Amino acid sequence: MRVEQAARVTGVTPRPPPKYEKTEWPLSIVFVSSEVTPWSKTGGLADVCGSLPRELVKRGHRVMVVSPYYQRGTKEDKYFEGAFDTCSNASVGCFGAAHEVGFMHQIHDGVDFVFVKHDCYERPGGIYADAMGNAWDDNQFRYTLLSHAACEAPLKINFEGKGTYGDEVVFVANDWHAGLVPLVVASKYRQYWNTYHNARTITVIHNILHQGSEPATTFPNLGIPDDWYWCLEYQYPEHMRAHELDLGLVVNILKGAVATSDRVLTVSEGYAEEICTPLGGKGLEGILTERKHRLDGVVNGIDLDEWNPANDPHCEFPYDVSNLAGKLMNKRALQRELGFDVRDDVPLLGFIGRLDWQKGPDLIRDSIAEMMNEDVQLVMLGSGIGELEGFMQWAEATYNDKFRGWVGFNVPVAHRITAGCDILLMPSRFEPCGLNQLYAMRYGTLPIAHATGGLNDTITRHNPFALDDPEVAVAAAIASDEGEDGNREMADLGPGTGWLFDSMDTWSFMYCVSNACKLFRENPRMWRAMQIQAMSQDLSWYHAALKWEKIFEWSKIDPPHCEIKQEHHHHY
Ligand SMILES: Nc1ncnc2c1ncn2[C@@H]1O[C@H](COP(=O)(O)OP(=O)(O)O[C@H]2O[C@H](CO)[C@@H](O)[C@H](O)[C@H]2O)[C@@H](O)[C@H]1O
Repeated sequence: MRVEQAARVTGVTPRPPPKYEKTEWPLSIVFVSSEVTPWSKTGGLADVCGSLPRELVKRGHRVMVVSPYYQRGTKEDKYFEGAFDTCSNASVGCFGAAHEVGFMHQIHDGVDFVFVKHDCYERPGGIYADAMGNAWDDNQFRYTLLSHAACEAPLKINFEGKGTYGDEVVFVANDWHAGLVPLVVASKYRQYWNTYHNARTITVIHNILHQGSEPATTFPNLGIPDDWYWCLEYQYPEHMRAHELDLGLVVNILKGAVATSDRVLTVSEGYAEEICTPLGGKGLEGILTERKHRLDGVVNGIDLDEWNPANDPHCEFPYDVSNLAGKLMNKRALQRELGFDVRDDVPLLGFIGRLDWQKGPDLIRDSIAEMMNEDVQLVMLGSGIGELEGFMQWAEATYNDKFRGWVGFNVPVAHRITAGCDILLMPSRFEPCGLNQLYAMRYGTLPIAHATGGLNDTITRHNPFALDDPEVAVAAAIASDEGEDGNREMADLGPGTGWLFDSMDTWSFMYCVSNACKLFRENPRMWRAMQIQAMSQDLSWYHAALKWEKIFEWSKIDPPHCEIKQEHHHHY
């Protein structure tokens, strides 16, 4: 459809999309993650671990995803019903005992989803916290167990007809929950068990705020040989310590992962730079800078089947870039659902995300009076910090004709907001990649975002001068999407795909909001051109998967980062 659209606007037929080719170097890859869509999800990590592995399988790799077998008394439990017991199990040595775990298995689009079964994952409540939002006090145990179990999976599980994955795999350890994987591989398997010498480990940072830090006295729990303690040791700066005698010493699992894995990857190029700075590194900037020559950033793709305006089971009216009539119908349906006036001429703004410091909903709160002065409608979906949930309820009561606050986590509503809104707000303080702005652009919903990390990398600023000849601009925008990797310079000639504000203050934010609303009201032609540019981008996993593949290949070419005995090894 993109190709036809481009042909209609430009009068030339662009090159067809690249032909799918398989890799010449198929690898065995093991993703380890605390959450995976659709079985368990609190955020973008789950989406990435649910969709990227499928793309890698299409490229010809053998891919396993290891995650817990959660039973939480929720609707998601039923997804696990399709998993069968592999009858393999493993004994994990940590927390002063040997713990038996089982492995359940389910194949989806050729990906082996493996679920680690243990009592600690089966309890009512959230994935990381109880129903009140208090983190489970045994999370260190739960994810230590996951990481150790994941190291056993490729050796132990004999997949019917295909055998085990064996010991030459590439491990992809996502966030702190899987952060012990590189440590266990380096400190135990390679050192004492003479295996995984040809395996490689890659630490992927989706969220650097959570590092898995616990008091240093918990080190013996982790099942890591004593002489590797220094990899995990981290000392909080003085101002972050509790009292005079507090040395601020902790074991920091994410730090250990960065120190010992063969490569480090994060989810946009911009963010890879940011985490090497004091502002972005959240205390890990030192070790990340030391490893900068092995640190890369690759922007996430999205699951084009799950987020497809032309076929979205959660939305009533399908549409695509060649005909946006359905989008307007979805907007009206959303206005009706929310109890707003059904008006085409009012810009409908949306926010979807966790209500926490990272996502910046407090900037919306601080700007609310000013925003409500405009002729707009705003819907916010999210849960998190109680104070911000309270704000949403307050704003709904105060600005009842213009504001709706939907407290909760609700995937169908997220789809309807993405499809029905004109504008998506993403005032994130930091954003490693961000998926919602990608979903929004695919749905012709233009993002207003803080110019940070992946938001800065994926949103093209509105260019008012494209107005001189929007059709040429759109043609340029569409052409920019052809070829290997798009062409940012060409894209910059287009009308843009959204608005970016450079500093986290009401003035900068509202400047974009007002401009966007003005454009929406006064220049539908330009708006449409922006929608075309946004919707014409190739946001699939295809290009991202090629880049991940390169990282895997480089890791295989280099010798392991931690191979030799630690006494001889460089200390961090
Ligand atoms: N209340 C709600 N109801 C329904 N759905 C909701 C919801 N709140 C959030 N979601 C969904 O959760 C996901 C959030 O993904 P993001 O990538 O935007 O942020 P997150 O911080 O979780 O991910 C981290 O990891 C990802 C993946 O690498 C990075 O893109 C990102 O920058 C990083 O912070 C989206 O699919 C969104 O629709």
